[in-house]
Amino acid sequence: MSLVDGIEIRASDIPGAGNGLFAKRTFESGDVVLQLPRPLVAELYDQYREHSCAWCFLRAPASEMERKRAMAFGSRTADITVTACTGCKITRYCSKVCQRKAWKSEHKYECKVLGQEQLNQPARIVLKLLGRIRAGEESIKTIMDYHSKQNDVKTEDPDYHDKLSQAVATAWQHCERTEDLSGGLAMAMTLGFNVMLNSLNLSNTATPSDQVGRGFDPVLCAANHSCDPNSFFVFETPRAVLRAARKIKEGEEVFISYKSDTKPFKYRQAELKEFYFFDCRCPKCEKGTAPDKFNMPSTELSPVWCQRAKELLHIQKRDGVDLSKYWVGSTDADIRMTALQAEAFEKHEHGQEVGDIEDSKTALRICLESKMWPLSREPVPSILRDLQTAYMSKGRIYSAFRIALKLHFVIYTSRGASLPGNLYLLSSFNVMQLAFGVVESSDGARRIRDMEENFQFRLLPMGLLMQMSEQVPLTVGWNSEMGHRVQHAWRTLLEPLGGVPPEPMKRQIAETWPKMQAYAESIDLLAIVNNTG
Ligand SMILES: C[S@@+](CC[C@H](N)C(=O)[O-])C[C@H]1O[C@@H](n2cnc3c(N)ncnc32)[C@H](O)[C@@H]1O
Repeated sequence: MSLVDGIEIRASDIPGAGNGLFAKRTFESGDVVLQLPRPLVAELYDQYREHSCAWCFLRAPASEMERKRAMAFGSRTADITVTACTGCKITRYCSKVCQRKAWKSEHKYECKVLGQEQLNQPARIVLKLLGRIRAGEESIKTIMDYHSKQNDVKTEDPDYHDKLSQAVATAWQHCERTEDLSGGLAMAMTLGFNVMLNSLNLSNTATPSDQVGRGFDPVLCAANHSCDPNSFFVFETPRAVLRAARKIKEGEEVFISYKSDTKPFKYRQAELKEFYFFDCRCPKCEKGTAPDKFNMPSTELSPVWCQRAKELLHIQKRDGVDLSKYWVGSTDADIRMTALQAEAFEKHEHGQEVGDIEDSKTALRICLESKMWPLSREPVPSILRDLQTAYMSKGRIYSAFRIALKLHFVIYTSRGASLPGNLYLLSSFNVMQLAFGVVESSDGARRIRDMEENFQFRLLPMGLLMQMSEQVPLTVGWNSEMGHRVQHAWRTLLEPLGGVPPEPMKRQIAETWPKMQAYAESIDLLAIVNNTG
């Protein structure tokens, strides 16, 4: 079902940003602002083509272990298998229904070519679009109305410009040409660049790090970016939905976040420039560095850390590190904080790149031992997410669980309404899973006994589940992967109790919740990374 009545496209409130999306009525937090059955263009990334349906994007388990995991979650993907089209033998579908829809809409324009040539994702997108234009699909031409960033890309990232131009040229070379393609190769270039530079990453809400594809829709992608967005985008294979993250008044512009919205000002600016080729002028960025608060003014940095910062600055200058992304201010004290901020981010990012958590631990130590970083200030939350994943994969479930508690009950809770509801839901689910992991771990009984001195650990999964059942309708809806997972957990946990949480249990949960929050506050993150707690 399409739901686009509540919004309109007109000139943005952001100077120089072109058009934007505006609310035609008031939306309350959690309301669906816009819903599309599928974005106008949706294309899998190459590495997902083997196991995913090219139409609905559901991903089949790639191994027996993944299938068992999906079953344990109650995921609808557990029973899915994908079968290759008999024509190209490449593109896969999960059902005849998906295959038929795809054929009619797009696959007939590419099937023959894909059977003979390996085309990359941008080339496949353009080939499909040219076919759809030839078939007279008017809506495709609206892509041409987008402000083209082709020249900006050429100046700022010539390599990317060349790669993209090459992909478009390949698609052009392989497409069947008729007079409907009167704009020639230049028109194909505009199509390709406009889609690639204005599209959104598509990832299922239950597995946000799995970015399965890229989607573009002229209505959805009219939404401009804000570093303090009032809506969030969810992709529910293959529905594309915008939900209000807080109340949006009639006439107000609807913003989403394209990239990080919690990183410091200069960092956000640099990222948006690098990936989307624009200088962000959202209301938060117009305030400059003002919202990037440290725990204390930069002049309060302790003498030990002042010395460390001076040494770092020396090394950074020697190595030609570009500090502009981490800029705090121009006083001596601010420059020292810039050096520390640069080291924390660069160490963490290097750790991500090479898969070494020691770098992330060093980054966390800089932030926490200097006492300057609030836990909610980046890079702390990103570091904690990575450490949690790393500990999970090393089987250090209890450490991962405690980091998850800190993220959920302290960091995310402190963000209040500025945290998109789908992320909070995901975090609730994550804590619940890890709590089960602790129960099953070899030293689980001892750990639980210790925790139960502070709060009733056994009530944690049920309390989270009750919260999630309220959050699902306001974030991803029940007919979604996450919705299915929560329903499954609800059935599993509550069937033995008669299907609903008993009243005395609800009271106990209400009593233990503040104690659990206090426990999460008391978790010593440095002790976890230093293996002393
Ligand atoms: C996906 S499009 C959004 C719709 C676009 N404004 C239009 O007129 O079609 C993304 C482009 O909008 C502009 N834009 C979006 N958010 C912006 C922001 N916060 N500050 C400045 N420009 C922005 C940039 O030109 C960016 O490349």
